[in-house]
Amino acid sequence: MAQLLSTSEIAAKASQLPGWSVSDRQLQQTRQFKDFVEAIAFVNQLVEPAEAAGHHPDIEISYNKVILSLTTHDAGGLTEKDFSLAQVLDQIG
Ligand SMILES: C[C@H](O)[C@H](O)[C@H]1CNC2=NC(N)=NC(=O)C2=N1
Repeated sequence: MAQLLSTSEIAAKASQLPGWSVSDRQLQQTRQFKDFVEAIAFVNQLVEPAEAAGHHPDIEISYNKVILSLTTHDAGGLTEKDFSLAQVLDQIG
């Protein structure tokens, strides 16, 4: 199982991911799109990298707004898997 990161490790890694915030043991990013169709098109683009990583974001969709949350459910907090996938997802859209 992936190792939980320390508070200092989280802060250091988060500083390298300006588009994400850390709250309540998860990484979070909000994206805004033109409309619902574009929001869903973006969500569909997440499938392949998430499946390839074997790691999946929690996704909240509200019309044209998509909130991505990353945490390692198996470990109960943030691990390297979350930061790695966040970097990959930043390449999308
Ligand atoms: C068996 C376990 O559910 C799988 O290894 C994966 C699936 N995707 C996952 N995604 C996230 N975010 N956390 C997990 O712990 C996780 N586990």
